[in-house]
Amino acid sequence: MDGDDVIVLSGLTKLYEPTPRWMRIFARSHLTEPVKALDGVDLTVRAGEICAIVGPNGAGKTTMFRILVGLTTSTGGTATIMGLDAGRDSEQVRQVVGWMPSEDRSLLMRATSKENLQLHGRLQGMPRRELAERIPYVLETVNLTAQTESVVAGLSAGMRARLRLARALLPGPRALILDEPTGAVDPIAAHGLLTLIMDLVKQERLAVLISSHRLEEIEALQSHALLMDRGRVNYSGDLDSLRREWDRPVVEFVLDTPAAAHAVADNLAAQGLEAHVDDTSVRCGHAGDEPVGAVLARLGPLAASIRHVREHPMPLRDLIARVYERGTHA
Ligand SMILES: Nc1ncnc2c1ncn2[C@@H]1O[C@H](COP(=O)(O)OP(=O)(O)OP(=O)(O)O)[C@@H](O)[C@H]1O
Repeated sequence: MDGDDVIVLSGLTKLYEPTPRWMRIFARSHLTEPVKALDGVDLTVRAGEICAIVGPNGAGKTTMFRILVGLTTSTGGTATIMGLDAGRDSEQVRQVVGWMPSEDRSLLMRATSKENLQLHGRLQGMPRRELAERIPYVLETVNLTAQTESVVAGLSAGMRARLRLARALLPGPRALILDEPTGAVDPIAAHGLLTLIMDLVKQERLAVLISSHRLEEIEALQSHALLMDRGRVNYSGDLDSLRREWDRPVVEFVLDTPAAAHAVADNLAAQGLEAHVDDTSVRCGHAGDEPVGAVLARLGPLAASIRHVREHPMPLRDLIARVYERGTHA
């Protein structure tokens, strides 16, 4: 283990066992088959690093987070934070990790921001004096000083998200675990929240695990990415490497008339290339394997009618879909 390694998962596995028969009448939802929510996940997040966990519903993101914050235990492998075992040393782990759950349900709506932080701090066993010092500090960090005495029910979704972040920062953590932090927040407030998180990572060298269904946010974070599906890791690495390996830029040809665009598209299609016409432009996918010049050469005399050529990187959504497609086939 490197001195800078903060969160380390090694072969992390979680099997939810079927509900025993006798209990099924009492359990509102019960399992009849075992479910492997995590299947041998390896991951290291270092100080000052953000790792985005991406995956469809049921990929295992929340289970991983719940293991790390001691809300459930693993059935195989290990999960450590600052060298502390998330299961065995859960008391100490709570002092070094800040957890931001995905919903507001954990906030007391009729209490003020300050009262919410006081209650949470006391439940975490923080001494009163330390709490009295930390609360103004964390509220200032998330720009909520003016809302210290405001009742939570009257705060906007963005402010509530920042209050949940303040709560996660209360123990002065080395690692932050953020489960869909921008879920119910509008895009402008979400951008503000992510900027705040990125600043914190830089200033305090926090190690951050974050899950989000908004791929444009993950791209903005410039983070390490872990793509998961049904408990397994499909890709682990930075987004630039993901692009280098999987990007197939789309080439756009702009012509003078729709008729000319159709002529170019028909020609490309006849050569087995995907081509879509939109008014006077033609988008040609899967041309990234060969240089644009080679595609132009294929068009022969038709190339003379092209006004502009633009290259568009693949949207992250499509890039990730390619990785999942490969995972499914594998
Ligand atoms: N307490 C539980 N008991 C039984 N099975 C569970 C439990 N919690 C989760 N699972 C199952 O484990 C798998 C992983 O679920 P998990 O909630 O970790 O995924 P997720 O990636 O967070 O999904 P989402 O994006 O929907 O929150 C799913 O098949 C889910 O049904």
